[in-house]
Amino acid sequence: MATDICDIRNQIDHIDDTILDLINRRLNLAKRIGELKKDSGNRVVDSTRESEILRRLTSLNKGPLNPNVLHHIFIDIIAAARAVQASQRVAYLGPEATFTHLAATSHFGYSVTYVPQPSIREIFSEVEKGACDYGVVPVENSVEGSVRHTLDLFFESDLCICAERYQPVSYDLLAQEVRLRAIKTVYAHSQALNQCRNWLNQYLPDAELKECSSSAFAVGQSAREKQVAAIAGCGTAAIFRLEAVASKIEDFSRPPTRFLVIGKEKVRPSGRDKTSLMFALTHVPGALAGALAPITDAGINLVKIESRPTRHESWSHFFFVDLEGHFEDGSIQKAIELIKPHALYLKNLGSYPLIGVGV
Ligand SMILES: O=C(O)C(=O)C[C@]1(C(=O)O)C=C[C@@H](O)C=C1
Repeated sequence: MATDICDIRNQIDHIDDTILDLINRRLNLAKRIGELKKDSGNRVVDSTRESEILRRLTSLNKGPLNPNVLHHIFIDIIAAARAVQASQRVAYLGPEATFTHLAATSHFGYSVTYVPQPSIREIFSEVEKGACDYGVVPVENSVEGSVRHTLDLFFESDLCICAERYQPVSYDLLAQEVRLRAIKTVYAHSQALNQCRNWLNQYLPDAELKECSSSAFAVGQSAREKQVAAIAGCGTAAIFRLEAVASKIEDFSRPPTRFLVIGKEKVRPSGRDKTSLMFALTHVPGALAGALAPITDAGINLVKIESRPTRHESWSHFFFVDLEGHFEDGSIQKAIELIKPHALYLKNLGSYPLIGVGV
């Protein structure tokens, strides 16, 4: 038996050596691409190429590697490749361990510098003034509030959407050690606490529950004391060097929150893309039907529509629509030209690779 394990471990060591060698060879190639990009003035991140890589590998994968794990492994390899090309700064809605932070790390990996911001407006402004290369903002069904604010800010800003990301809203119980019995106190943000009450009643009925202002504070407390646990977003254990004592401890599972990566670059077509438009219409009967008709007539899939009051006197509503396709597609360009006469204002917020929920 022991010899068997020994033998298998030798084989694993050999495979690890090969993986390490291949990763370094891959990084050296990426470095060469980085030099070429620098010479031609191109940006380091090519979201389209990244999504092509991830889609190709996902379709090649025959298991047992879980597709989500595949995604994480290659996001980190690509992130390491970006890091050898240039250092990158990413602004997100802080503090650490928010779902926005998780969305940012699952998109950019761990080889970039993350810069927490106190508000969505400040994320936009950091990227606009060039202090950060990208920003990550919540946009739909957020647990962190004020997502409508994100849509409003696109009106004022020239930034565009470079990518989207769906982040599951799920909680882990984190602590220094994995024995549930040892936990006497649990720190958590009020939202997290409220969403995990049943689980806490069942598994930690005697623990003292302490509400605090952020998950980052909660995990800080846990990192200080062995008998203290913290509730934080699923997957944050690694960020804080704590153990996940239990996973998915929320009472009801909720749909993933959608996040946007914002930046200055226009993203080229990947073959399966989404285009986000924002337009304002006068409040007259049939205005919306007229504006949407070119989309339907062109057979374009309208993925989402949402409206917001404009807060401008003569304009009544902004509409945000997500269309399947890329701005460079003839059908999308034609539809936009036909919408324009109906709109008081129209802005293309960007085209970016379409991502399935949960990837
Ligand atoms: O292909 C490129 O443009 C690269 O820079 C390489 C690479 C990669 O690691 O595969 C790294 C960063 C880009 O965002 C896309 C891909």
